[in-house]
Amino acid sequence: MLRRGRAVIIEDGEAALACIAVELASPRVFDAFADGGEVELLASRDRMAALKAGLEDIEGDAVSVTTEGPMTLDIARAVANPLLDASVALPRLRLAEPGPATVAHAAMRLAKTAELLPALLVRPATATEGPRVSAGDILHYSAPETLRIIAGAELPIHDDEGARLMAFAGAAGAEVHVALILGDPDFSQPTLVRLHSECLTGDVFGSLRCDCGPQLAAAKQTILEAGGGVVLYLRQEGRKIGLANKMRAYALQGRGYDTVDANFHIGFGADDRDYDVAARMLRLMGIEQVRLLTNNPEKVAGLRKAGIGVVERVPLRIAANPHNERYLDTKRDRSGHEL
Ligand SMILES: Nc1nc2c(ncn2[C@@H]2O[C@H](COP(=O)(O)OP(=O)(O)OP(=O)(O)O)[C@@H](O)[C@H]2O)c(=O)[nH]1
Ligand SMILES: [Zn+2]
Repeated sequence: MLRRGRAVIIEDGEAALACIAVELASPRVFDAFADGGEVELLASRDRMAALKAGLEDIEGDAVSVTTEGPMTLDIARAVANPLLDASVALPRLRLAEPGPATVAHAAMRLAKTAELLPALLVRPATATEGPRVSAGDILHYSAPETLRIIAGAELPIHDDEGARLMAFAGAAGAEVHVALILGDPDFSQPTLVRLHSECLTGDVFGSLRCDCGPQLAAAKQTILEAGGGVVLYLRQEGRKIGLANKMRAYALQGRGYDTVDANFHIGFGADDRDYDVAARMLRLMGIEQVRLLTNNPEKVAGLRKAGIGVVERVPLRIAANPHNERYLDTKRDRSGHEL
């Protein structure tokens, strides 16, 4: 609903909040939603911190934003979208802990999961409005447990004519993740595994802004040279902020921000991925122990936390190019990658 630009009602006991996504609201939708009354803006904590809005007394991820006068769509858009904020004069914003905190935090989670700009227009719901979704269901929605093997098939590829691909899907509407099985691995032994997060720009178009394309190619080669293993292709585009937000991050990087600060400006954390889905996929395949091809200590920690034995971290080094030098420096200096 949120992604279709329609209102969603989030409820928790007595509290019920109607929400629409700022980035998808047209003036007509905004007017119909406000219906002559006041609306508030719910923004993410990281976004308001990037706007240096003074967050001292506020806890949690969602921040309620009001203005002296009524909230307008233009103000909401300028607060929500870092590509606009320099071009629009913002009025003085007042920030507060959101009223019904649980529904507000659930709303923020929903916007992020939907890979929208994390900014919502909200107002109390009327008694008859729907559809309704419970805050608890949003906050406890956990994709990994619902994940199942959908199908497996042979997928001859350039590197390995005997390769196989397995598809995994969970809750309705959620992404389909895949596992590429290369060579002839023995899953009862520690298996050489690469967790690759989706990167349309790097994987498909050969972008030089990152190292994803060459990393995927090197991972396949390394796995085949070792006799076999698995590449999990995780649908976590842009470290889970989604393709649209990654493109916004690239536009901000053109204005001088690094990868991490660009994410904060859009309203997300530095890296919103977790590896519970990956652990679940491995377990469904019968893999309990891995040798993990990565430079990212968070991947090792994430799999271990989810109960997979990581017996070894195998580095995956790629030569830099002039376009991705800063990206790789940021990985090393701000994200703790062992490059
Ligand atoms: N938000 C954001 N995501 C990016 C940017 N550049 C690349 N990405 C994403 O970063 C992810 C890179 O994933 P991986 O290569 O699997 O992981 P990694 O954290 O680099 O760790 P390694 O295992 O050492 O490669 C992909 O989802 C890319 O789409 C960027 O500038 N901003
Ligand atoms: Zn990439």
